[in-house]
Amino acid sequence: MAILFTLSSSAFLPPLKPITPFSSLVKSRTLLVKRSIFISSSLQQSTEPAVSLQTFWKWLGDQGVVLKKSPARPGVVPEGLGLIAERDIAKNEVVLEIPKKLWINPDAVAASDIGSVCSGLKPWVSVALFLIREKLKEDSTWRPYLDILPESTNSTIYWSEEELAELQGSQLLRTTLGAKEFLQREFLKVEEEVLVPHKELFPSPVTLDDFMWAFGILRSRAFSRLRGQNLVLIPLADLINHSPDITTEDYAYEIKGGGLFSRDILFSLRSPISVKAGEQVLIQYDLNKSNAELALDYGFIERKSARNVYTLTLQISESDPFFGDKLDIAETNGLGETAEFDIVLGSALPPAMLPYLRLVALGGADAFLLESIFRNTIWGHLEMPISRANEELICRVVQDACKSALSGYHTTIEEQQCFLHKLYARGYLKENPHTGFRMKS
Ligand SMILES: C[S@@+](CC[C@H](N)C(=O)[O-])C[C@H]1O[C@@H](n2cnc3c(N)ncnc32)[C@H](O)[C@@H]1O
Repeated sequence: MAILFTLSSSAFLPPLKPITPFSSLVKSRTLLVKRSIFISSSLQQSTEPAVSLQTFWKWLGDQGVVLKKSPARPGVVPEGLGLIAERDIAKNEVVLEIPKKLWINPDAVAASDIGSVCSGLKPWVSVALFLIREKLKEDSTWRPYLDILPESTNSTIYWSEEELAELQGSQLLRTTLGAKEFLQREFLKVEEEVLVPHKELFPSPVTLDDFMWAFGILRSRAFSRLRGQNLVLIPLADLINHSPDITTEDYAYEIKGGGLFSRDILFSLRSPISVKAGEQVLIQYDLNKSNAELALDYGFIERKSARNVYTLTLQISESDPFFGDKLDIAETNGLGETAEFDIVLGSALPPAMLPYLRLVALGGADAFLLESIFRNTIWGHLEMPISRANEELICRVVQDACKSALSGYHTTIEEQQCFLHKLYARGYLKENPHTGFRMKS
């Protein structure tokens, strides 16, 4: 019986969900600890934020996107940049509308100079190359937007080795290292297939750092799950920050219009709650992401314990003499050779976890249950203990796996809490009016 403790692979790519950041390099660690936490730091704009913002706002005005009466405009906020209400905004009121001509998505790439060489690429890779190329071009028409994008985000993929050492033992560390390796592989591939053969289109050398920058931008700011759109960057809309207190993801944004004249298509963002003039307009990014996913995608985490998920990966070993029967039973019940279960402290175990564990451990005197005559009823049996031997085996294996996983940590929970308290006592943490505590730079 093999028990693997790994992070779910869905923690990085493809599902690029709604998003948006922007930061500049100020090598200051920020730590918000009340409603959300910046776990690392270094937000930095490529130019002075206020100047860049003004240029960006004017650029949007020139495109006819924003008007004097726009309900919200960009501003500097504790989370970097954000959208600030110019007047009171009602719940569900439209805050901004961005026409398709300003969306950066695979269609925009296809219509660009690099479209012909990007057609076979994964959508996110093509958009990443587009962003990098425009960023390296002095005279890019996207310059005002590019200048408000951060040089890096707080995502753990940008953490230094010393910072990553703080994550020792955690699944987040494994996912982060996995994501970095994945990015390296993707970069080598794109270098060989696109960048080197088409140097005329990419005159300035594109580096792995550039590629990681673009990945972080997309990961933290691209919207997905929109009608017909798998991945789209929407300038201005991507300035909206996340609030842990907003508990609905519904209707915050949608695509309007379309039909015959696709130029009329708009991305429309509504405020999910009423907002007073001068306050930030905020949305809920994703109710289903764990803190590890939030940390990897956006560089912050929440204090809600429901976000603290440990993903237990279980597997039916190929060397198991009953491998075929077990796999058949697992597949009949919507599972497979490996199965991942998200465990949340204080919540019930995922319903299929114990039956799957019992199935994986099944053998000896209990093996008769694997016979085909029990095929339709076995799952019902597995929902209750099968035998003392089977139950003891799963307890022992899970205990051993937990001990082994915990031994990876170099500090105890108490030591970590003590560390945070010391930071607070020494004044390194200060209260943030919007999102909690933030570490002083
Ligand atoms: C979609 S962007 C929003 C705009 C971004 N604040 C900026 O300066 O460009 C998402 C990023 O904003 C920051 N952010 C958004 N909501 C946050 C929150 N509640 N706490 C901390 N950081 C947040 C994170 O850096 C995240 O990666």
